[in-house]
Parts: sequence; C-alpha cells; structure tokens
Amino acid sequence: MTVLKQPPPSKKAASRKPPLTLSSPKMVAEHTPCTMHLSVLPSELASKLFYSLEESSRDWQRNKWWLFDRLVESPHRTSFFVRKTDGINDDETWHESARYWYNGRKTDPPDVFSSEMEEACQIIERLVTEEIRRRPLRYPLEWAGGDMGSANDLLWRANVAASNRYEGRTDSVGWHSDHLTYLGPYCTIASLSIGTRRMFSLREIVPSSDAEIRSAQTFNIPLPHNSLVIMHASCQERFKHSIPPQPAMDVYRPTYPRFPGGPIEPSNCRINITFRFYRPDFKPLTIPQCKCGIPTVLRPDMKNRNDGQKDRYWWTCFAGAQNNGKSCNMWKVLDVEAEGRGPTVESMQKD
Ligand SMILES: O=C(O)CCC(=O)C(=O)O
Ligand SMILES: [Fe+2]
Repeated sequence: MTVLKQPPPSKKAASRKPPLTLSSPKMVAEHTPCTMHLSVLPSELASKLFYSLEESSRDWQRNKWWLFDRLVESPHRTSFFVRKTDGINDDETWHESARYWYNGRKTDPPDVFSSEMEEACQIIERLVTEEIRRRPLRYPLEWAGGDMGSANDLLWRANVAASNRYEGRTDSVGWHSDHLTYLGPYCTIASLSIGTRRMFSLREIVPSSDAEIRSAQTFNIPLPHNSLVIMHASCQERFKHSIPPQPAMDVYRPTYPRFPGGPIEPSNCRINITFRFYRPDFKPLTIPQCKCGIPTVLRPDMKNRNDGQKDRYWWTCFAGAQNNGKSCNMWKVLDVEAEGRGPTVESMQKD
C-alpha cells in the first residue's frame, strides 16, 4: 500500500488585487511615487511641439536587441536628444551615452533640443523643483550636487531627453524600469505626453520578504495631451512601468492648426518626452566595463530592496542585447564611496 504524504507546506503568495485606475492627480500621489500634472504647457506651445515632433518622429528608429537567440524590435519608435545650453550641458561626453539608449548600437551624434523642447523644458524644470521641495523624504543616494548652471535655485535640471512615438492603439512599451547607468540611484524623470491619450501603467515589485503578506497591484493612469508625470525618487527602484496596447483609443484634435488658417489635423499618435538629468558623477568615462569591453548597465536589486537604507545596485554586462545574445555575465555591486560618486544626500549629511 502506498501512503500518500502531504506535500510540504509551500510558501503562499498573497492574493492578487485587481488593477486600479488612477484618474486624478490626488489618486496618483496617494498610490505611487509619481505626481501627475495636467495642462502643464501653454496650449499653443503644446500644439506646436506636437506638430513638430509628430513630423520628425515618422522616421525615428525602432530599437532592436537580442533576447536569448532572437533579434526583437521595439513596438514603438524612439529618439534621443541632448541639451546644448547653460554651461553644465555643453559637455560632449554625454553624446556617448546616446549609443546606450539604442541598446549599444553606434549612432550619429544625437539631435539637440529644438526651441519648443527648450521652452517646455524650462517650464518643467520649475515644476519638478517645486514638487521635489514638497516631498517629505529625500533618500541617502539621491544626487545632492549644487551645480545647476546659471539657474541655481533649481533642484533638478534636464540635460538629455528620450522621446517615444506611439502610433495607433498597438504601439506600446513593455514592463520595465529605466536603466540607472547615467541617472544614478533615486533619480527623478519627468515625462511629458502630447497627442492622443494613452494609458500609463505602474506595478510595484514586491520585495521577496513581503511576498507572503502582500501582492502587487497594477495602477493605470490615463495620460491626456499636455500632461506630465514625474517619476520621483524610488519609482525606478520600486515600480515597473509600461504603455500597454489597448483595445480602443481616442483621436486627438490639436487646439491650433499646424499653420495659421490651416485645417486642424486629427491624429492617433502619442509622443512622449522623458526629460532626464544625467548625473555628473555617472559620466560615460566612469562607467565600469565588462569583459566584452563595453560599458555595463546599472540596475537596482528590486526584489531585495530596503527602501532607501541598504539598497543594492548591480553593474551588469549589457553585451547580450547586441552581441547575438552572447554576454560575459559579469556583475558587480555598485559601491558609491569606493567609486568616488556623489555628492549624495547621505555624503552631505556626513560632512
Ligand atoms: O511613453 C511613456 O510614457 C513611457 C516611456 C518610457 O517608459 C521610457 O522612455 O523609458
Ligand atoms: Fe521607462
């Protein structure tokens, strides 16, 4: 007779919560490390920006990378811009970082901000600074350098921007958190949406230590034309984000015509500009290289995080994305002090 033994008790996962739509700035701030801001630019500037980027983005690239033994292509078009103003930003070594926006492919020097992007950026820098001042908590590894060029009452400046074009309802971007290679830990990213409304989804990565007591919830934020989402410090460490394909969508009707007296041209396109601050202490020449001889990428250890206090980050080989899927598998823990990075909030408090 066979005695059927009960299987050993397995670790129980906490039950799943249904997705929640966050339809107001108040709800976004309550549930996520983000803030949402509506009608951020004067509406004429938002229309101009839409028309100019809608046209230039028609031939932006689709990113390509190796996933195991398969070459895959991103389901949206993308482009990378550097800012050329103000002393802090005229450093051309940042051009090197553009290659890594395109998964390590050699690219021509990136475009510089257009006059409309520059105007939008200045408005957004003020808004981001106000929001950072309002936040109750600053994390130990956040950037605390004071050198913000001529505008030194700002706490955050953008020196690059990555832009995406989503056409129709099926262009999308999958779940990810942004590489921190040049942004450093606890970065702030300001993401402007223009054109048709799309859903932006966020989902927390629950640390292994909490997996039995709580489960992740997906938050869906509808982003209309001329809205800004600020992904504040800890968003890339705690949450993944995506723009999912959707079953239906609105058509966007710009408020102003492309040319005075011209027709209003409806569009099914959303353009997103993510304004980013690439930190001077994470410049391309300071990024560790792996055995394949190319710069590594910096990722947070999301599963074992400790909310600002003892978080770990890995420098990992990135060659696999381009090198027919072959990687040297190198990884190394980020050591802020030994690598001479900073000043950070923590290092300023010690002084
Ligand atoms: O289109 C968006 O809002 C998100 C884009 C994004 O996640 C990225 O550029 O890393
Ligand atoms: Fe992203």
